[in-house]
Amino acid sequence: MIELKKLTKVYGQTHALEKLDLTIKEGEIFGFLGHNGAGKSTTIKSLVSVIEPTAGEIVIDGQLLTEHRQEIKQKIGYVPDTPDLFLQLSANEYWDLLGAAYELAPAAKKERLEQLVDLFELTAHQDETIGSFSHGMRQKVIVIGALLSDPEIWILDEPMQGLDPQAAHDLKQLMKEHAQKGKTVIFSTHDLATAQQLCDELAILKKGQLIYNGTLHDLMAKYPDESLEDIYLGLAGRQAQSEAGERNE
Ligand SMILES: Nc1ncnc2c1ncn2[C@@H]1O[C@H](COP(=O)(O)OP(=O)(O)OP(=O)(O)O)[C@@H](O)[C@H]1O
Repeated sequence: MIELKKLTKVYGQTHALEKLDLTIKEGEIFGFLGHNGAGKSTTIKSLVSVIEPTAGEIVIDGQLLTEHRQEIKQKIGYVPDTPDLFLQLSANEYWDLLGAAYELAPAAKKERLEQLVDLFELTAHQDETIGSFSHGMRQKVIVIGALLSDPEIWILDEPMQGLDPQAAHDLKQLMKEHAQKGKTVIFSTHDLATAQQLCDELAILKKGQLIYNGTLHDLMAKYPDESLEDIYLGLAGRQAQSEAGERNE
C-alpha cells in the first residue's frame, strides 16, 4: 500500500501540491487525471524520489520513504514524462545501465529483456542510438527499461504517449496483468478513454488539490447519464474558471 500524507510541494510562488492525502492499494490500477500543471508529475516524481516534497510524508508498504529510500527505489519501475533521455546511448547500453543499477542477474535480465524487446518490436533497433529513434520508439525504450527489473510497483507518467496503437494495447495488457497479480500500477494520463479502460481507482487533481478520489465505478454511477469526458470536464473545469462556477464534489 502507498500512502501520501499531506504531501506538499511548493516551487517559489507555485503551490504544485497542497496537502495531498491519498491511499493507493495493491491489485488495482490507479490513475491520475488533471489538466496541464495540475500536479500529476509532481506527485509521481515525489513517489519515485526524483524531487523532494516541501512537506508531508510518503509511506510505502509501511516504510517511510525518507528512511528507506534505496530499498523502496529498488521496488519501483518508473516511466518519466519525457522519453528524451540518454540520447547518445544505444538502447542496449541504456538497458545495461539499468540492469546494473538494479543489480539484475544477467540471465534473468536477458530473458526479460528479450520478451519486452520482442513485444514492443524493437529487436532490430537495439544497437542503434536512442537519439536516432522516433518519439514513440524512445518511449518504448523507456517503458522496457522501467519494466526490466520486474518491479513490484509500476509508476508510469503518461506511459502511452507516442506509442502506436499496438504498443499502447500491449502496455495496457501488461498493466492489467500486473494489477491482477496483486501488484501496484499507478499511471497518469490525459486520455480519458484510456483512463476508462484501465482505472479501478482514480484521483483528479486541480491546481495541486484533490478534487476527486474514488473508484471509476462510483464516479460513473454518480453521473449516470454523462460520459467520463463530461464528468471530468465538469469537475476539473477551465483553468481560469472561478471556483464558484464549477461543479462541487
Ligand atoms: N521544476 C519546476 N520549477 C518550478 N515550477 C514547477 C517545476 N515543476 C513543476 N512546476 C510547476 O508545478 C505545477 C505542477 O506541475 P506538474 O508538472 O506536476 O503538472 P502536471 O499535472 O504533471 O502537468 P502536465 O499534464 O502538463 O504534465 C505547475 O504549475 C508547474 O509549472
